[in-house]
Amino acid sequence: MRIAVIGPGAVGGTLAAWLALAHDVTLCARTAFDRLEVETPEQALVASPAVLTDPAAAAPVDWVLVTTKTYDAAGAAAWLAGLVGPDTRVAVLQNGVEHVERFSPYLPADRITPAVVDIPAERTAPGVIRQRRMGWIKVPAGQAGDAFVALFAHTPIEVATTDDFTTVAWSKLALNCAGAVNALTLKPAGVAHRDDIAAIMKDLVAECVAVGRAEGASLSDDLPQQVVAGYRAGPADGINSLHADRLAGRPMEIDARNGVIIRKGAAHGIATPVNALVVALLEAAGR
Ligand SMILES: NC(=O)C1=CN([C@@H]2O[C@H](COP(=O)(O)OP(=O)(O)OC[C@H]3O[C@@H](n4cnc5c(N)ncnc54)[C@H](OP(=O)(O)O)[C@@H]3O)[C@@H](O)[C@H]2O)C=CC1
Ligand SMILES: CC(C)(CO)C(=O)C(=O)O
Repeated sequence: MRIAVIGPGAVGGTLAAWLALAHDVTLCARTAFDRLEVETPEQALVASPAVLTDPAAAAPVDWVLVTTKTYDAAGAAAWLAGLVGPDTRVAVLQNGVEHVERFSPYLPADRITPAVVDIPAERTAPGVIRQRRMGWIKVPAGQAGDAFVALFAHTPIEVATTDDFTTVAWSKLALNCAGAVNALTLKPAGVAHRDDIAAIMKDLVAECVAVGRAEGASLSDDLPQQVVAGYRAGPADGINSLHADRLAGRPMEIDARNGVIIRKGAAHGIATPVNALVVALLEAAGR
């Protein structure tokens, strides 16, 4: 298969290195680099796929994987005119719950495959990435979902379809909304071992659960406890991607990961004061 990855950063670079073992991969990058070096939990992957930096040089492929940050959607979309032919499918692999809405201005919604990714990865330089855990990706059940899963058949990454994408996406958002605390405190995952920080994380997640349920997700009552337990069980030095953005002085996905809980909460008449507090603090800190 011919696959183009728009945004070969931590997630995109990791997936591109795995996909390049079996497919013809092109990287659509903002910052040029020569080769991908990904330290995975199983092996070191080195690949030298074609790297384009000019959307005018893009040609149609079978699959486009969009792995930019949510706030770079407009820049990512500039690649689509060249990459998308009549049979091209486009997967959006980003955090949050608004994958399809975000790219609907640029593509018919039925061409978009939203994907929830749980693959912790950190980029130390352009093309140089550490994949912390093999992780998983989930896409909605259906023809496009099956075709997406097949792309990864040769990899150890758990890629599967789900009949309840809404629940999968909101469950992942529950994990991500708590990660705002790491970006605020500039402390890696281990800060969740503090009971006062764990309590804030649980409050963030509890609001996410209330709004997610109103949006149709099936979320268990103990999700806040599960999220904190997950942070505590993982590597204490893990840096989530929101935290990585703040450390690097980049914009942050605050709106896609916490702001969305406030916005959708307001639409359902659900109060989300803890997420509002965190969004205000991070927005102020990030400027
Ligand atoms: N990192 C993680 O562990 C995880 C991240 N996610 C989610 O995955 C998504 C991607 O995150 P992550 O991989 O961390 O992000 P990164 O910041 O590591 O990578 C994003 C990449 O997009 C590139 N980019 C930005 N604009 C353009 C453009 N116009 N054209 C081409 N490339 C562009 C950036 O280029 P440049 O090199 O110039 O910055 C960068 O390489 C996010 O939604 C995140 O929340 C989900 C699960 C885990
Ligand atoms: C929670 C985590 C680390 C795992 O996939 C993530 O989604 C991120 O860093 O954005």
